[in-house]
Amino acid sequence: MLQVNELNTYYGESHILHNVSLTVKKGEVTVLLGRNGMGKTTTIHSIMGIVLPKQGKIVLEEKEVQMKPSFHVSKAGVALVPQGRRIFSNLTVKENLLTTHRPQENGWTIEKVYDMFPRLAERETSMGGNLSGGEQQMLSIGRALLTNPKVLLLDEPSEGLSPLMVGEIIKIIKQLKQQGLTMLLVEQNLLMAMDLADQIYILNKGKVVFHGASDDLDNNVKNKYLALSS
Ligand SMILES: Nc1ncnc2c1ncn2[C@@H]1O[C@H](COP(=O)(O)OP(=O)(O)OP(=O)(O)O)[C@@H](O)[C@H]1O
Repeated sequence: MLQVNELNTYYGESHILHNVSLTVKKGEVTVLLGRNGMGKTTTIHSIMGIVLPKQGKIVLEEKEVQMKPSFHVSKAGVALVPQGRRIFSNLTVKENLLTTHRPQENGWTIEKVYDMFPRLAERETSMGGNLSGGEQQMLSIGRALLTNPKVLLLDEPSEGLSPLMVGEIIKIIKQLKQQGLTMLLVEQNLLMAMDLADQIYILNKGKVVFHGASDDLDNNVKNKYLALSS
């Protein structure tokens, strides 16, 4: 579905991503792990066209999408749930949802988003800034779904949420997978990542150092690249 080949991304003179390649298969959840500052967000932003890679190729369903501004990438079928959620705090829940809605036959509608997140329906007229962190995360996911994406990129959706709310987000991602949505998930929460992942990639200093299934993630790899074991 989404093929990333040999990406090299820079911020000014700083070479951040070194030949990063990954494959996101249709209908699967692919997880990108790594410690802080290893290049996960830069990878997602390179795919989304928020930063433009100097070299590399990004192919969505056999069509190249790289070197295009974000709205082209979005139109091609990639949506982002950004780190920190980026809700418009002075717009209502419904207005936030309306900002991205791109109608499509049998696609996502605001009513379908409310069915998936009844809490958003209850808070339809509340300002984005008055929502809890969990509600904002639901709104951010709902807003991305309304673009009717082929691939959904999620950048640390569990960040700053209570364990109960992390459980809710896990359920939502599983539900979306059941509906056939393809996802690339950046996570620091290893248990969540292992629960959801069909495939895992680990980034270390801007390089892919591991690719495999959750079961292949042994303590040696965890200690070396994630400074964790479980
Ligand atoms: N706009 C920027 N300008 C310069 N350097 C940046 C910029 N954004 C990120 N960096 C640097 O690029 C490197 C990779 O950052 P990135 O945010 O991609 O890492 P990450 O793995 O997503 O980390 P985190 O989990 O903290 O979000 C870091 O060294 C960071 O300091």
